[in-house]
Amino acid sequence: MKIFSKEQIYEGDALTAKKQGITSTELMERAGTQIFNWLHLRMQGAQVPIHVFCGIGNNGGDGLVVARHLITHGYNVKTYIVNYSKTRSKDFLINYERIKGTTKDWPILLNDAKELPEIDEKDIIVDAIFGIGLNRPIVTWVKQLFNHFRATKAFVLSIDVPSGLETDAVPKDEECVVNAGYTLSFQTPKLVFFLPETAKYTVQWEVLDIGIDPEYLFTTPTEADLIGKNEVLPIYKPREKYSHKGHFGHALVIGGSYGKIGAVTLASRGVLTIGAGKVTAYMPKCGYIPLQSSFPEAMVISDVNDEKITKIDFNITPDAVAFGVGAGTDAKTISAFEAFLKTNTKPLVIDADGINILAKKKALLKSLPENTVLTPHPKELEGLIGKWTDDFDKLKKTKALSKKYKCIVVIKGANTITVYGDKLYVNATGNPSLATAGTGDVLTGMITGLIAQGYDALAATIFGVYLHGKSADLLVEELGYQSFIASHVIEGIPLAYLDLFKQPEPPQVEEAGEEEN
Ligand SMILES: NC(=O)C1=CN([C@@H]2O[C@H](COP(=O)(O)OP(=O)(O)OC[C@H]3O[C@@H](n4cnc5c(N)ncnc54)[C@H](O)[C@@H]3O)[C@@H](O)[C@H]2O)[C@H](O)CC1
Ligand SMILES: [K+]
Repeated sequence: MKIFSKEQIYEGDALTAKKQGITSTELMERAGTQIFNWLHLRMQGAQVPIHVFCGIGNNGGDGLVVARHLITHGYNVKTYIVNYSKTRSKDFLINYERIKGTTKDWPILLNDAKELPEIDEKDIIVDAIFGIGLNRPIVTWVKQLFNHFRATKAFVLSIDVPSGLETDAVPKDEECVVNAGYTLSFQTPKLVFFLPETAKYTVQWEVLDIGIDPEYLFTTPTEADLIGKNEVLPIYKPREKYSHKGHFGHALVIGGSYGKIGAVTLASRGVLTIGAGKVTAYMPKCGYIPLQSSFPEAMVISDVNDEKITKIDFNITPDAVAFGVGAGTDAKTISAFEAFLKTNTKPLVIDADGINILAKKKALLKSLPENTVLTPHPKELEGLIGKWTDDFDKLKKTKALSKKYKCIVVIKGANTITVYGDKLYVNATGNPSLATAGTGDVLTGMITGLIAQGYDALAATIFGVYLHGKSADLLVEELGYQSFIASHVIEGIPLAYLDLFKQPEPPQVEEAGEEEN
């Protein structure tokens, strides 16, 4: 699913009205009616008090449409105008007149914090104060109103975005943003729903289709894409009946040091379970017996040194190479990696200490083959790009790194984002169970295993990150968040693959003429 910017959303709105021959007021009616339908389906006429807070722009206009439909359907509604500016939008004004013509209970005008309305914990707040048009700091009394919402503990349903949240910036003051329980967002999720510093403003979100011109949606390229099943299905390469292990490539995993052999084992298991034909682990001698006995499917080449990698020397021809898991940053390991980079021509995936080494010796970045995949967690990323001021600055700096060295950077986190040049691929799978030791090593193996099988590096990264998260999503239902460990990600890979082709369950339809006895 594409993630459109606010400029693109405005452009799409205008184009839709023109192409479909409708007014912006009609588009607003469509948008507001969708929100009403969503609420009506869930509330079924329940008389829980609903407080609809409307701004004076088009987000407020949407709120007025919702309030009007709620009133005409007999709900227990109170409508407020949060009168933060004199400049009211045309469609706001049209809907203001419409609601006044519908009920004697006219909207209550709020002008400052003295008039904070009474709201019970069991009531519902509909937040239609600011949408994507927010472009400057909000006034103090509106902030006090937002604090009042929090204090009531009532459920907040935000329209389009939690009010106070800009679509392209991190809020300077947390109290100036509404905390939504649920956000119903028009046509596209917003990038801020996925960034660590801004995702917290809504517990859940959902996209409502308001019929924006399909051609515009299809043909307009976006800076960011949300990667779900529909996006990865075209990437998947089906297997030929007469294929053999030689068709699926040979991956080499270089890493490990005394006490950190498990990282290489996990990565190697990731390589084979994702479908590569063969895997060889290159590691210090101390890893030889543990790896051979715990994972017989892997082959091992040992370094001359017992405890760390000191010389990367092998006589195989891998199709993809992973470097770094558990490797440490000893001076000899750094020299070995440096020497390896001078002659290596194979696709590379670099993780963990491999990234720490690149951070120490930035000149090495120039020796990486084109489309090398880097999979840093936030601290490792900081080593590469320096400190960032906020999540948007982090994305900007990561894009610059990706462009300068023509590499693919996977920013690991709750919503892992793959950065390639100016493009962002936001992964939709995964959950907090993945916040446990070793899951990153498995991911490295999965991406490397996909490249070895013939997926190009970007496709392998996007697909690998998706399957990694999906595996956890499927298994966490049985295992729970706390007991999930990195090996479980590997166990869930088959389920994640099978899930790609699961048909959605057909709706249960009662046979005509069948009667209960
Ligand atoms: N396709 C769609 O997504 C549709 C969206 N709709 C809704 O329209 C809003 C955007 O409306 P807009 O009028 O542009 O902006 P807002 O209502 O978000 O902003 C209000 C208004 O106030 C001014 N302003 C901005 N910041 C401040 C501030 N801090 N203090 C005071 N005033 C401020 C600004 O100039 C705006 O004019 C979108 O989110 C949807 O909810 C359409 O209804 C249908 C199609
Ligand atoms: K809002």
